[in-house]
Amino acid sequence: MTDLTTAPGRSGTTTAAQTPPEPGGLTTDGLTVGYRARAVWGRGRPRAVLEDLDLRAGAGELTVLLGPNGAGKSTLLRTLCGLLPPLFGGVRVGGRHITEEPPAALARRLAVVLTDRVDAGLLSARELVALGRHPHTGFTGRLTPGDHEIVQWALAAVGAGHLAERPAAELSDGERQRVLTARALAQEPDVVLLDEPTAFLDVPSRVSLTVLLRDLARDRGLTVVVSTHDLELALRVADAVWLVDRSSHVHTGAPEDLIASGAVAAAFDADHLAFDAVSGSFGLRRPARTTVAVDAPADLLPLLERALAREGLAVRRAGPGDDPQVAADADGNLTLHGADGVVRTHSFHELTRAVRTW
Ligand SMILES: Nc1ncnc2c1ncn2[C@@H]1O[C@H](COP(=O)(O)OP(=O)(O)OP(=O)(O)O)[C@@H](O)[C@H]1O
Repeated sequence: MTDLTTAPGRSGTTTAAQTPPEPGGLTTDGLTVGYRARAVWGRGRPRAVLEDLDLRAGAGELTVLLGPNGAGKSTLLRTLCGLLPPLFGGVRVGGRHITEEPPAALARRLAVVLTDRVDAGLLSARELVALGRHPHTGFTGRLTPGDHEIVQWALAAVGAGHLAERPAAELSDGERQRVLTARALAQEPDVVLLDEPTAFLDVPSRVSLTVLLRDLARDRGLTVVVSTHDLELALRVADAVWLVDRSSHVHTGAPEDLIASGAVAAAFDADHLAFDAVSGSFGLRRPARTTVAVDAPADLLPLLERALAREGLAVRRAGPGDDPQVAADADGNLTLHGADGVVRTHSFHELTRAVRTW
């Protein structure tokens, strides 16, 4: 990923203390999103997916859209970018209704990356990203040296510089996702909407793309709205969250607001999964069969706890004069004092297998 402060185009990176509140952003007024059913013999009623939304994604902030499968995230994003007409209400970018703007003007202010497959034909990755400059090129569509510089920056920003000359049609899912994100950045919009941009990326790339989007928002005053299923990452990195719950209610606030209110747990807790508000992470919900006394160095204790929890055992630290049932030492030796004797191993796999036959 590239240094954002060296990016071409907009200048004036300042610290938060110097930056006045950014005007603009994206807002919705009483927005209802959904689908107009196909009329059969003149009948057919619209199906609202999310109703009466007054949302605001601030300029300079990364807003993350979270919710279970089928909650309406893609429907909302498609409506926000004008691909799907609202059932009621409207969407404004920088205070102006998106329906009032000519498409070319809107394309200079709003970029979108959806999950749909893109037919790149014979274009190289660089040429695909260069399409993002079209709203800015004149009648001829010819790119200036400045446009080429922005294309190069956008490719580098998403870590796709090495893909520039590759045929876009031959890219892997994750590589294509990066290149399409670069195309959106090359558009130099005020608002970027991305539907599950990290879906195909490996874990380090997910983190770097999410952090990049947050930094772009901060450093360039962009309004970035991203839908994702990367819940824990989103809750760590996002400035703001729109969380769609199981009743199609949208909760908004900083991640910590929604953790504290219990909205995150209510939206995602399931039979086998429980959200821990203290760590901000999910864990397996598994009732403990029993509690065992353990003795382990501080760095190994969490791993031991995790492995034993999978076998339905809760742990407590063995006290003085208390014989530990499971012990670990600094050399990684693991010892289980079971009913059938003592098992010594270096492997958590062996340990948990032994526990199963305990
Ligand atoms: N073209 C369509 N016509 C009618 N209903 C649709 C259409 N596309 C999606 N839906 C429905 O709208 C609801 C919301 O779907 P949407 O794709 O917005 O959810 P999502 O939150 O993006 O889900 P996921 O996390 O699984 O991608 C679902 O019930 C879905 O079946």
